[in-house]
Amino acid sequence: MESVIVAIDGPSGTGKSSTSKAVAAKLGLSYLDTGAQYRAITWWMISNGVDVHDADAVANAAGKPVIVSGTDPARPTITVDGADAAGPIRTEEVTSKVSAVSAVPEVRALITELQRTIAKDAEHGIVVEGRDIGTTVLPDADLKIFLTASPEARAARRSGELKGVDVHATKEALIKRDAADSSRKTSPLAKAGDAVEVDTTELTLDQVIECVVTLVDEKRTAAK
Ligand SMILES: Nc1ncnc2c1ncn2[C@@H]1O[C@H](COP(=O)(O)OP(=O)(O)OP(=O)(O)O)[C@@H](O)[C@H]1O
Ligand SMILES: Nc1ccn([C@H]2C[C@H](O)[C@@H](COP(=O)(O)O)O2)c(=O)n1
Repeated sequence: MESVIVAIDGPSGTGKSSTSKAVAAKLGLSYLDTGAQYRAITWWMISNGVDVHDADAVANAAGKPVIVSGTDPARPTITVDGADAAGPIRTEEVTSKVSAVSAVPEVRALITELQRTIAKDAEHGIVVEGRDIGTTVLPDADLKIFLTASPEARAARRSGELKGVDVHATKEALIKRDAADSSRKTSPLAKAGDAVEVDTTELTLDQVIECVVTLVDEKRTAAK
């Protein structure tokens, strides 16, 4: 198997981005953070005065922003209409509104198309992380991983990132966002039937990375 496509899905804070970036870097693959794309379109909606809870308004505006993702795992980038969006997409306001925008079918159709094009163009293969990669975006991926972790572990990890943030409030926010992402009608957060589930609660990040690299190696060996 020359080129390899790896799909990594799972709830918020399970380690998808950290794992995907490291695995891609180790194996010389491209890397795509699809959550960043949904955050980018949400940021554009907010910046342009679109009511994110008005699904028709969001659907009508969905085709306007030009979102470009850079796929080097050492330096992933995201721009909206040519402007660097890496900082603005991580604000609390965007985080609290992204589930509403990403539930709109017209938004998902456009972003899914963009993701498939990026994956197709990745010369050596790609690690794509998100919520519906194994189920909807790349159902023929060579390897599908579904990361999980307890809400307590995920909240502790996030609170460690954002100094001074209350762990209980962080846990409640994670649970609320996962519930919204899992219950939407169009391609909800879900484990693909053929995905390998990895519970990261008791694992270090290095152990998770090693586990995924081993699974990719096994796939490549089996394909020879
Ligand atoms: N196995 C692990 N053990 C300890 N900390 C971890 C582990 N995996 C990830 N982390 C840390 O947890 C935090 C969240 O990880 P990351 O951003 O990779 O999760 P995510 O699943 O991509 O989250 P989101 O979906 O919200 O973007 C980061 O600070 C990361 O360093
Ligand atoms: N494939 C995806 C990726 C992300 N989303 C939505 C749902 C998430 O809450 C949000 C932000 O993702 P994160 O940056 O936390 O990974 O984007 C989705 O619907 N589908």
